[in-house]
Amino acid sequence: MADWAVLWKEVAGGFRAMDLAVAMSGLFLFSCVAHRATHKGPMHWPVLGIIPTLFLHLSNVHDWITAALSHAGGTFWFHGMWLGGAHGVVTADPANVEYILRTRFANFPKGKYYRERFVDLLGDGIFNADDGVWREQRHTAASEMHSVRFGSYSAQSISSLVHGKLLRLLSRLAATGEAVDIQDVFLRFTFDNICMAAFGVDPGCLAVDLPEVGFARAFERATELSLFRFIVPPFVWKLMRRLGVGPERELKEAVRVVHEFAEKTVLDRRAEFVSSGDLRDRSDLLSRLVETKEEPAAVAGEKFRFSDKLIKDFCISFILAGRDTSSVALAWFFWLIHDRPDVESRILDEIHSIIRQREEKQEKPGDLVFAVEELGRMDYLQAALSEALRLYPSVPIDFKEAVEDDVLPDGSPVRSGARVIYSIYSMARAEALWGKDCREYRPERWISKETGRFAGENQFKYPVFNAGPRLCVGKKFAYLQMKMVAAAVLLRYKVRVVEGQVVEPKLTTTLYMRNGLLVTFKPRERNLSDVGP
Ligand code: HEM
Repeated sequence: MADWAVLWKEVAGGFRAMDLAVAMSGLFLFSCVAHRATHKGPMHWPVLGIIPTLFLHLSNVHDWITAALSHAGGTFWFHGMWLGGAHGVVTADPANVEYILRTRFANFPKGKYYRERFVDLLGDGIFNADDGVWREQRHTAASEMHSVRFGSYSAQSISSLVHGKLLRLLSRLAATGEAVDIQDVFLRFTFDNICMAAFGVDPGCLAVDLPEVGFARAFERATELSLFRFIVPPFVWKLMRRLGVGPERELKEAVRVVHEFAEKTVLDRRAEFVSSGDLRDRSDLLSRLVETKEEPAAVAGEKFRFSDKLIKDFCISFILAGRDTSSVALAWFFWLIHDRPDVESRILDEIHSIIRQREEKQEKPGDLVFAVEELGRMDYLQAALSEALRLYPSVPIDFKEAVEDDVLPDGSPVRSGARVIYSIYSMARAEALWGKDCREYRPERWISKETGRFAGENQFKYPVFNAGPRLCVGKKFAYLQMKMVAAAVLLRYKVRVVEGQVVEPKLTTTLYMRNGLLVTFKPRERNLSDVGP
C-alpha cells in the first residue's frame, strides 16, 4: 500500500513537472505567436520581455535596431521584465521626434530614469536637469555661449591648442612614423578644450608624451561606470551602491576625484573674485557664473541663485556634453575619408582656394592659422563633417520619459512613465528620409544645387545636435573645433589608416570606436616651409 502511495506521488509529481514544462512551452509559443501577430517589432519573451533578444544583439545593437525599425515601419513598442520592467517605444520617424522634442516638450522630459542614473556624477547640472533648474542654466549657457566675448575666447583657445599642441604632437609622430590612436588624441584635445571653455583651466592631456591625467581618467571612468546602471536592474546597482562593492565602489571613487577637482576650481575662482573685485581678464563660463552669482531669474518675478554647488554641477555637465562628442565625430570623419580621395581632394581644393584668396589680398600667409571667418567659408568641409555625423552621430540614440499618457503622430500610444527612444543612427539609414543612397558617405547631399553652398537640414530629420528647446548649445563651438582641426591636419598631413584593424562602434551612449583608430601621418609634399605648427 505504502509503495503504491509512493508510486502515485512520483507519477503525480512527474506529471506536474511535465505539465508545467508543457504549459510553459505553450505559453512561450503562444506569447511569441501573439506578439508576432500583433506587433511588427522585435521578438518578446514571456516574463523577460525584450531583454533576451536585446542581449543576443548587443554586439551590433544599432544595426539591429535599424533593421527592427525598418521592419516595423518606423516605430516599435517594447517592454522589459514583467512586474516593473521598462516599457516604451522606439522610433525613427521625424514627425514623432518633432512631437517629442518640440510640440509636447513638457510631456517628455529627461525624467527620473535618466536622472537617477547620472545624479552622482552630474547632480543638478544642465545635462541632468528638467523644469526650472534646467531653464535657468539653459538661459545662462545660451546667452554666454553666444556672446562675442565667449566667441573670440573659444576661437583663440581652440587655435592655441591646435597650433601649440596638436600639430606639435603630429609633427613628432610624422617624424618617427609611429602609429597612434587618433580617437585618443582627439579625446585629449577636446577634453583640454572643454575644460578651458568651462573652467578656464587646461588639464594638459594633449602633451607630446600623451600623459595620464588623474582628473581626465576619473571623468572617463565615472561616465563609463554610470552607464552600468542602464544595463542592470535597479535593485542590483542600488544594492551594490549601498554595500559599496563592484562597479559602484569604483564609481564612487571616480566621482569623488571629479568633484574634488571641480569644487576646488570653483572655490579658487571665488577667492580670486573676492580678492581682485572682478574677473574681467577671464572669459570662461565659470568666471561669468561666479561674477553673476545672483541673477534675475528667466522666470519673471523670481530671484534665481547659482549656488557654488550648482555652478560646479553646471561645469561638470558641460564637460560631459562637450568632451567626447566632437572628438568621436572627428575620428569617424578621418576614417570615412581615408578611402575617399575624391572627398579629401575637394576639401583640400577648398582650403587652398581660401589660402590663395589671402595671398591675392597681399596678406602675409603667416603660419596658416585659419580665421573664424575663413573656416565659415569652408562649405564643403562643413558638408563632409555633417555627413560623417549623419552616418555616425556622436549621440546615436537618445531618450525621454512620458509624464502623461500620450499618442505620437504615427498613432503609437505612449503610457505615462514610458521610455520614448529615438534612434538617430537609424534615421540616417532610412531610405524614406535620405534616399536609396542613404548608407553612402556623400557630402554632396549637403551642398545646395542653386547656391553651391552648404545647406542645413531640418532639425527633426537630423537630430544629431538634438532639436527644439534642448538643441545643443555647443553646436557652433563644435563646428569651429572640428573645422579648425580637420583643416589644420589635412593641409599638412596625409592621414593613413593602419590596415587590418576592426573599426566598429562601442556600446555606450556616445558612439566611440570600440578599438580606437590607429593611423600614421605623412607630411604632404607641397613646400611647407611657411606652414609650421
Ligand atoms: C559634434 C559635437 C556635438 C554633438 C553631436 C552634440 C550633440 C548633442 C546632443 C544630441 C545633445 C542632447 C543630449 C540630451 O539631451 O540627451 C546635446 C546637448 C548639449 N550639448 Fe552638445 N553636442 C556636441 C558638442 C557640444 C559641445 C562642444 C558643447 C560645449 C561646448 C556642447 C554642449 C551641450 C550642452 C550644454 C547640452 C545640453 C543642452 C540642454 O540640455 O539644454 N555640445 N548635444
